[in-house]
Amino acid sequence: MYDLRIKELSFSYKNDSRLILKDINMDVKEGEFVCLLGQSGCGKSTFLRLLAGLETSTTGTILLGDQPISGASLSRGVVFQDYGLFPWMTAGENIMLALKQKFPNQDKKKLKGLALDTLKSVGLDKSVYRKLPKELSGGMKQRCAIAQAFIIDPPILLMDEPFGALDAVTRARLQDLLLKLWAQDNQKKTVFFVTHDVDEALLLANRIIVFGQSPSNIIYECSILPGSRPTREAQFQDPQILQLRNNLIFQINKDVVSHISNQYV
Ligand SMILES: Nc1ncnc2c1ncn2[C@@H]1O[C@H](COP(=O)(O)OP(=O)(O)OP(=O)(O)O)[C@@H](O)[C@H]1O
Repeated sequence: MYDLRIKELSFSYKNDSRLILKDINMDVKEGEFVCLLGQSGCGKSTFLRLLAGLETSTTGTILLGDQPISGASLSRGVVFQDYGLFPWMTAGENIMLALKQKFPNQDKKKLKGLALDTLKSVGLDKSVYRKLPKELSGGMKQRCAIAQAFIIDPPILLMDEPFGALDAVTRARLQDLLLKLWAQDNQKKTVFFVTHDVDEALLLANRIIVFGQSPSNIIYECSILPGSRPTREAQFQDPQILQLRNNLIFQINKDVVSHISNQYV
């Protein structure tokens, strides 16, 4: 089971006594698509790093099933805004690296076939296999990073503003691709997706969580039932979604205002 239980999680970086996250409690069921919103610097990436096992909680626990998370694991794939591809390796070599980790005893030819199939599944031509990341556009690099994450097939996918640097059209395409890949899986992955964009969160999430700041805690949370998820076309016409959008913007704005006024007292 890949249910996640986060209990009384607090965190400070070792070189800094400031508390970044304070008393976070969250239960996430296997297969949920959770979007995390919050002001810059409130600790969203830090939270993902804790889920990835790249940092250890100062107090509190993160349980995956009934096991505490300790260290990185193939059960948790990570996609960052900067694509996470090694620049000195071709796109294909980057994907092969992930594949070799997942299938250490598998024949290289078979793995290459799998890598090419995966490139195709994210809409990339096989010629991309031999290209270096610097020869690819931002959208192509992000497709490779998504391919890399999905090929390992982790039950939990952690995505930190993966589409933040892309233009609107490429971003929309990749949002659709991500939803398609997520939905095609019988055993849906649990996704944690950090974004600054309320509309992106509304389009992708089953559940949206807003982090406040200094130290960060959950200040607002809402669910979007599977049948109520907006389509891209109807997103700005559905009264329920517009109401939710308003609430989210209101909560984020309230947090900004309280933070600004605290700075000047
Ligand atoms: N390695 C580190 N050591 C010390 N402090 C850090 C470290 N990494 C991040 N921080 C601090 O932790 C706080 C939260 O940073 P984090 O990157 O998690 O926020 P964020 O919400 O993801 O921000 P953004 O939306 O701008 O990416 C910030 O004050 C940041 O300066």
